[in-house]
Amino acid sequence: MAFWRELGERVVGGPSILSADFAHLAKDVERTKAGGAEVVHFDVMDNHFVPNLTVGPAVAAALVRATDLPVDAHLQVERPESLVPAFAEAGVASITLQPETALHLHRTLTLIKDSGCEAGVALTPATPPESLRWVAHLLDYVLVMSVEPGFGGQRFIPESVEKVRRVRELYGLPVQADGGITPVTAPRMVRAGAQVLVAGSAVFDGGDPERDMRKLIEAGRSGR
Ligand SMILES: O=C(CO)[C@H](O)[C@H](O)COP(=O)(O)O
Ligand SMILES: [Co+2]
Repeated sequence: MAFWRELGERVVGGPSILSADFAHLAKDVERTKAGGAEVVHFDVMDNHFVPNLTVGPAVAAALVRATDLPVDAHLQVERPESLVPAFAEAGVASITLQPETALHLHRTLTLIKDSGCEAGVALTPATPPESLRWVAHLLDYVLVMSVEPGFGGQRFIPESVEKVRRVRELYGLPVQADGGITPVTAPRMVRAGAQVLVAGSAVFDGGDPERDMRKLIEAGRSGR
């Protein structure tokens, strides 16, 4: 599986499961796929690193079986290294770490790659892109968080646009934008260099995930 390496220059969208109906997760994901989604963003939260609790490897494995879209696990948990083998076993395509949680970031990124997954790091709003200097060669992509981690439906932090530009300048890696991404903010992030647009509330809260996924992707592509 090489979703990130095969992305090329394309701009794509993906649903964040955070705002989906957890009792009908596969169905909700399929509705976004009908709207053009190409990757599923799987938010994992532990009530320690962030004050929220979601789902783990067993649900990821069930979702991987239910969809042919690649699944990206965004680990917002303490001690992520202990969960990497279980998510790899679940069949996720990529694992995104919060560097604040990985005490030995180099080792944990290496573990992800050795497990056969692609690896990324998520920068929270205060984490500088420069902090990735000595692990950038291990990364397949960078996620720029445009909200503080923990919840869906938060307001977009506008400084994130400049941050996307900076990550692209420094590393040339594909950038995933996550947090407060809507048809209004998506074109700004794409213009700055983002290619993967993750959205939860903008896709699921309006009652028509297929329509709203399509709208988001079209809006994002208009930023090129
Ligand atoms: O990682 C996240 C929060 O920690 C979510 O992926 C993100 O916030 C998506 O939700 P929304 O599009 O509603 O902001
Ligand atoms: Co996320």
